[in-house]
Amino acid sequence: MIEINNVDLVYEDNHYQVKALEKVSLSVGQGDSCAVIGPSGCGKTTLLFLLAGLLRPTRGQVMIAGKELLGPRRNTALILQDYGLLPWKTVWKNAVLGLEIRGRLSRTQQAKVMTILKELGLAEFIHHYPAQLSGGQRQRLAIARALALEPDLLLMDEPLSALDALTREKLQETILDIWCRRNLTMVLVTHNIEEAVFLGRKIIIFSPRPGRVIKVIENPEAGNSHYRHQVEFYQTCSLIRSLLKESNGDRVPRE
Ligand SMILES: Nc1ncnc2c1ncn2[C@@H]1O[C@H](COP(=O)(O)OP(=O)(O)OP(=O)(O)O)[C@@H](O)[C@H]1O
Repeated sequence: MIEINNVDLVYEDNHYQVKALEKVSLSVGQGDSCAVIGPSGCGKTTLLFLLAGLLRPTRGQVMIAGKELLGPRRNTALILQDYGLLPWKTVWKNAVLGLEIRGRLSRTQQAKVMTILKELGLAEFIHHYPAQLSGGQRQRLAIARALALEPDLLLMDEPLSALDALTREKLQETILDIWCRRNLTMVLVTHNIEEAVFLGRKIIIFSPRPGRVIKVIENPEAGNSHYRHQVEFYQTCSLIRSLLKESNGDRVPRE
């Protein structure tokens, strides 16, 4: 589904040049999930923007579904850190916004959106405004709006970072459930090691800027809702913690 080949991304104008990504290559299969983790400023959001077609690589190539990506594609949904909800629109209007923009809000589509809102526990709030929702509900609304577009690729930038620990765990389970049932390909950027291990079948670890892939961890148990309580879960978290510390130049005690 996703192939990134030897990509560099340099931000530049007349006054500055910032190399955000260097020689990044990775692949994510159709229907798979991938978590990207790395220190602040290492280029994780930049990578999502490349996958969304909002940025073009300075060097190298991004392929999605077998084609080189030259701009945004219809079947990719992107959820940003601040959720991107419009405060003056109700929950319903926010949920159908993408469909309205595309002129695709038929009765069938409306019924589908209602089903998604029900699944995400938002059906009784459709006349509320974002300010009247909790952080977790706002996040679920952002997910509902993305799913309304029936994407085959879901990109999420730190989707749960603003939430308390328990709400965060619940929503991780919701995301897992959505991913399992919809055959979506999912790429999630996070700072949180446990979240990466719970949600990413593949975990990509980035170096400090310019972001390079320092390790790809295959994590086949992700997707199992009991994984959090298994020994392998803690072992994988501990491995990632060591790799992040090492790449940051910290000394890691050998076990
Ligand atoms: N539009 C831009 N112009 C210039 N530099 C930019 C631009 N956007 C990002 N950068 C720089 O590129 C680097 C990577 O930024 P990016 O936002 O991708 O990192 P990140 O890993 O997502 O960070 P964080 O984890 O803090 O959200 C940073 O040094 C940032 O300052």
